[in-house]
Amino acid sequence: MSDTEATVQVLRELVPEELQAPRVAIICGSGLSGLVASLRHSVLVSYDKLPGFVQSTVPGHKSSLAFGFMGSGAGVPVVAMLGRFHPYEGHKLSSVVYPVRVMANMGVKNIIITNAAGALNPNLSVGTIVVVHDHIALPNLTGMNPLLGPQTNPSLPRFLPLSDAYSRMLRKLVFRAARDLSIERDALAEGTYAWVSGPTYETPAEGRFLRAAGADVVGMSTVPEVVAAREENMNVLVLSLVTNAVVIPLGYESVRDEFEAEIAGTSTKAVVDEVVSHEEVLAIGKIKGDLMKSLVEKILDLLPTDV
Ligand SMILES: O=P(O)(O)O[C@@H]1C[C@H](O)[C@@H](CO)O1
Ligand SMILES: Nc1nc2[nH]cnc2c(=O)[nH]1
Repeated sequence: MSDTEATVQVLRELVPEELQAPRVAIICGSGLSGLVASLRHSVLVSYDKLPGFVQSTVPGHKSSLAFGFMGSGAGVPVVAMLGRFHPYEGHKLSSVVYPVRVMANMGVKNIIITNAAGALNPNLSVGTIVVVHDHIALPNLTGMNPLLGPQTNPSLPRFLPLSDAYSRMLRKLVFRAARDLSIERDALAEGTYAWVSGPTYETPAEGRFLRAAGADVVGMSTVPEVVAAREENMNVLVLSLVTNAVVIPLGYESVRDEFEAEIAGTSTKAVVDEVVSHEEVLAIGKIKGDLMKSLVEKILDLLPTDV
């Protein structure tokens, strides 16, 4: 029996039969566990009961799986991760993606991955939900790829294409859901997510570098889960909530102008002194969580029955 099968067997003992076949997995990003507040008939399973699961150590992340029905009518059976694992916590990449493999083993075919992210694109304002259509993953390209090493399942592809990683069908559904909910157009955007390891936030120069490379938002999670989910042949949707702007203007670093202006008694240009914090990230999650929740519920309502 594989490791994931052993974990699924434990879940089958802890979760009632009607909840054992979730159609959709949801990963709740920083401060976004409220996404699944409307789960019905819900059952929580703490990660410490599940072999292979580690603990989430980040504020705003709990350490439980939630099973239940979500959406209108009878609802859709879902399993949600209330808290994810990040490599910067010291978790191995194989541990980071282990829950995705367990959920795939349970038969889940669709995954909605959410995260909190910083905006690199100056047109994105705080609170915007970005429907991710591509990613740039420097760690993946330079030796921190969750698929490095022996194949976990030889029936899965060794060389995984990622040009189609983000399901067009699910992305389109987001915009249909937004229209049905009369969500204003500017509340949603599309973009490319840059994955960095963290836990440091970006320097201005790093922000400029990632923006110049074509990224719209940046975060410290998600991509390993996307890669594993694609290897497991799931349909992937990623929603990034913009919680802060990454400071990237060029030129504010110079203190010479500032010094010389002080000596001359003239004014200087404004110094950019915004500093991002995780508390701010969580606060925006709280403010915009309801919008994200309504959107996810509507997406579930609209999900075709054959996927
Ligand atoms: O788990 P996500 O990607 O939502 O969390 C983001 C990235 C860091 O873990 C944290 C930084 O504030 O928020
Ligand atoms: N890397 C990174 N992750 C984030 N998560 C939320 N905001 C940010 C940010 O500005 N940078």
